Amino acid sequence: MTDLEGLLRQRMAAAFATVAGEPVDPAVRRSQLADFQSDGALALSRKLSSNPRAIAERVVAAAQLDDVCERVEISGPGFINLTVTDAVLGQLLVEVCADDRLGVAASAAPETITIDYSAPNAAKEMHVGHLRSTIIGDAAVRLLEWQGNTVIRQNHIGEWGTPFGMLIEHLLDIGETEAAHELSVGDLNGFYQAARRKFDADEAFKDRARQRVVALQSGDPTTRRLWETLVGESKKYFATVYARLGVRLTDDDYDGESFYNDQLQSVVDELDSLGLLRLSDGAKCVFPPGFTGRDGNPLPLIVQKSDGGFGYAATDLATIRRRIKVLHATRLLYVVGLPQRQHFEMIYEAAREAGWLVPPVRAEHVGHGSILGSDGKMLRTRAGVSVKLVDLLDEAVTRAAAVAAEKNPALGEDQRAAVARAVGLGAVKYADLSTDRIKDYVFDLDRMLAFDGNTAPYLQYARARICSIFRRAGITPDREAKQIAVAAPAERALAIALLAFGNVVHDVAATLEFHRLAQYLYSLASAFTTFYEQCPVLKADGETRASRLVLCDLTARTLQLGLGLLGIDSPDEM
Ligand SMILES: NC(=[NH2+])NCCC[C@H](N)C(=O)O
Repeated sequence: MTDLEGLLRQRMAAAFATVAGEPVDPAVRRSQLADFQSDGALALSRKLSSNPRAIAERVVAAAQLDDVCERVEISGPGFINLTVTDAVLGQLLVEVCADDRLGVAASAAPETITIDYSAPNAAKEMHVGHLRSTIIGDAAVRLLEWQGNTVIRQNHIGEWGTPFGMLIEHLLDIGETEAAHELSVGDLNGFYQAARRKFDADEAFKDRARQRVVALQSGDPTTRRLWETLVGESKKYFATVYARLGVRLTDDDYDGESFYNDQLQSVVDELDSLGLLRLSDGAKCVFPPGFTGRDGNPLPLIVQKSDGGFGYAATDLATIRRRIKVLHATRLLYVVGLPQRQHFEMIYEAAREAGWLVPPVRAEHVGHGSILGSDGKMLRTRAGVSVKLVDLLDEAVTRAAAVAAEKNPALGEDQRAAVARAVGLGAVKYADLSTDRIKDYVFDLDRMLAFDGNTAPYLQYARARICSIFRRAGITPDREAKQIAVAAPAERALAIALLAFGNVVHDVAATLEFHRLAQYLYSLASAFTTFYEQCPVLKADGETRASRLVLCDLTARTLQLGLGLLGIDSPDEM
């Protein structure tokens, strides 16, 4: 085990258990006073109503820490301060250094995980909400796969339902070739709005649109073909956005609403046979317990409308059933904006009642906040026109190119383009992932692209600088070091930061709070800066020099791996 905090927690937990006669959380955390602190005695003293210092003393006496700690002290009301030995830091670093996974164990119980993310709507512009879902979902895919899970990507695009009646009629009006052109170049909103305007203004068009929906749902071949054109062109456009973003979504990952169409009646039948359906205003509804509207009445999930049509809720009941029963997922993630929280909680509750969602299977709404413009409003429009995602990404890359040219004029053209892409996209992704997921944030390219502060460029640059230490000195990093010596305070602090990586990764895999990983990488880079200021590397001698080079290399590798898990590239030179 190379997880230092985990090791200490284990030892302290054993000691606490001896004293308490039952498992106790030793509450081990990083501390300013020593390397780590264990605060478990405080909670335990409240439980046993005895003196926390006395408990701490008994715990320390019971703890087996000789091989790990150089000093164990009790302070304040009963904190146990732990200072680890330099030797243990060195040994753990030797293990981490030789390991491509940097000492982070793969999951002990890998599972099948479905991740529902991105999910834009066909023939409609992808908005920034879809950008967030795409970025967060992509990071989740990378992290959970790296942990050894089987991850199934599910791009649940909206390409079914009543709007497609009007969209198909509009397509026929303007001609298929023109429509295909508008859609594939990404003028999705223009197309949608034109259809909408006609639908709202023209009764005859409205009628045609309604009949078209019926024809689509009854499988009329011509209508189906026209629908496929619409959806196909939209997918081509989405593919360009995904490629631009460098996310893993492919054409095989579509799991759109239409796919579930044939399963909806059977969902209704199953819920009905379980006695879960009730009629409300002619609609077949499930009333999951625990949800009431403002008027105090139970809230319905409308499974089948009075006209026989199915809606969003029916489809999501089908997604959850299939993902559990057919795909055998034990963890289901839905990365969707917070406004849909209640929808998902109701779906999960209904799935529990139906007996589909039973432990160990769990479903999580990985909710996220919005991206705001500089005016603090939802980033939607700029001078009246909608903000296109690709335009934002292009602007980020263009600006990054200018910065790259200024910072390192010696870079060749191709290399500069690659750096601009990594930095520009990295900046956008990192700004998103380093924000607490449930919070909104302001889309501010200046801040995202800054080379100081908690930004992607700062971390990428920190790593590139380390690469340049090796490159300029003509040294290949030694990954088989037998001995690593750490002694100076800045060395120890960096070592402890490096050894915390695994802990952070496990935590983030459980919570999908990527800002914790971002915060970790930022603090690692800061620990490195202090180390590099205080501890000469190339000018040091013998074992000290070799050890410090390993610390440099490990920092670079941890930054690269950590950023990689967030879907961000780190150029060796920039
Ligand atoms: N299974 C799901 N409901 N996934 C999310 C779908 C998001 C939907 N297409 C939207 O844009 O709001």
